Amino acid sequence: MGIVEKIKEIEEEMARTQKNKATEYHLGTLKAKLAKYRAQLLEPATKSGGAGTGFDVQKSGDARVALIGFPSVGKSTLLSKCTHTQSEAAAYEFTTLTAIPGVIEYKGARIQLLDLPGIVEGASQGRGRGRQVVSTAKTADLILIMMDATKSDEQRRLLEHELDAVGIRLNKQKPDVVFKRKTTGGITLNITVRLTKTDEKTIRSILASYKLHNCEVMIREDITTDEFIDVLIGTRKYLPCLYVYNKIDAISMEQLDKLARTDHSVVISCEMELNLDYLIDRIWDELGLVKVYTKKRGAHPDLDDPICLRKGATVEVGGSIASHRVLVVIFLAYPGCLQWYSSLPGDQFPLCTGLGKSSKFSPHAQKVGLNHLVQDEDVVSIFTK
Ligand SMILES: Nc1nc2c(ncn2[C@@H]2O[C@H](COP(=O)(O)OP(=O)(O)OP(=O)(O)O)[C@@H](O)[C@H]2O)c(=O)[nH]1
Ligand SMILES: [K+]
Ligand SMILES: [Mg+2]
Repeated sequence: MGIVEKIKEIEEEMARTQKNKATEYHLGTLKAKLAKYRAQLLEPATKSGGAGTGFDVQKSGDARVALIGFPSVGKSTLLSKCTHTQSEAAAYEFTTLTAIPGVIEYKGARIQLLDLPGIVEGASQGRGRGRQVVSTAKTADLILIMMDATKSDEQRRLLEHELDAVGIRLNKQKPDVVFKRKTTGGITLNITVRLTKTDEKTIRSILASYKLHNCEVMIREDITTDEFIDVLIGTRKYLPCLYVYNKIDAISMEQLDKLARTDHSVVISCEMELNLDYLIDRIWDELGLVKVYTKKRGAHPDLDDPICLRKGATVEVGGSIASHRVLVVIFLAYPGCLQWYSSLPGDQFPLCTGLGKSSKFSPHAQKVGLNHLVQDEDVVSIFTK
């Protein structure tokens, strides 16, 4: 029996099994088996064996956003409207046959938008293009699940399922579980919270089914069985996702209102160019990009050429400065201040207004270390002592 058939058999058995306390353990072992087969399907032993490799498009810019959807929902139309790249759009399915990158330029950031072929149900299981599309999604920093607002909302669940099958977890945090493989010493299982969605017996049986007889596990969150398997498999991608409903020009206000109110959703019309600016704004937010300005001593900040970083970034310096022994990084930032001064020697002049959010207390330059988290609109100066 091939892997695809085995997967099908397990899925059928899971569908037949009623979900309750008594079957929790059995379902847990089935899930573990299923995940193992899926992993085999994704990463075959031979490289040429239809592996789940994505399209070979160079990553560029500050972040990558991938467009995932069924055929003819308007993915290519969106790319052509938001970037300078034209991607062929037409009223027939599978117009786009490969990955087409474009660039969204926004607030000084360059965001790569990747138009992809439409996928069909079962794309993650099949060979060829469908798998290639969902595998490419794994390389993105944000996924746009694009849908036709005139069609049933069932599309959303089906698309989520396809991404889930290749190990992409949407809008979820990595489970708070520490897992360490060891060579001896047996299993050390430490559960610091009350588990309501799985139990210790299930956890232990899953470890056994993965032949993990020596390891250290610390569970610090009320996880599900699936989430525990994700931790063991280790190759899951936790990505933010926006659900984009296109073609709102063709639905009623009532329907529009309902779609707009669902979580993580944005409603647009590519054809009528409705809400596209808002979509780009939301993309920016979801990516958590921050823009910082640089400033040389004795000069005003360079506001024309910001540097884009991901939220949570610290300042990294390279080249000749990095080799200096002592470094002081100074963030000139003050929220909501109309005009502020830098107290640095050589900087005795008013600086720009309203810039910076990092510094809460001082209207002046703040000296911080390299590990300081930069925030949007900070001004950064780097000094060597
Ligand atoms: N009514 C309406 N039609 C749209 C809108 N956006 C795109 N379309 C139409 O939808 C059809 C499909 O558009 P494409 O951009 O080719 O869709 P796609 O998702 O790239 O399709 P594939 O590449 O085949 O997967 C075209 O006929 C577009 O003109 C919209 O906002 N409203
Ligand atoms: K099309
Ligand atoms: Mg297309």
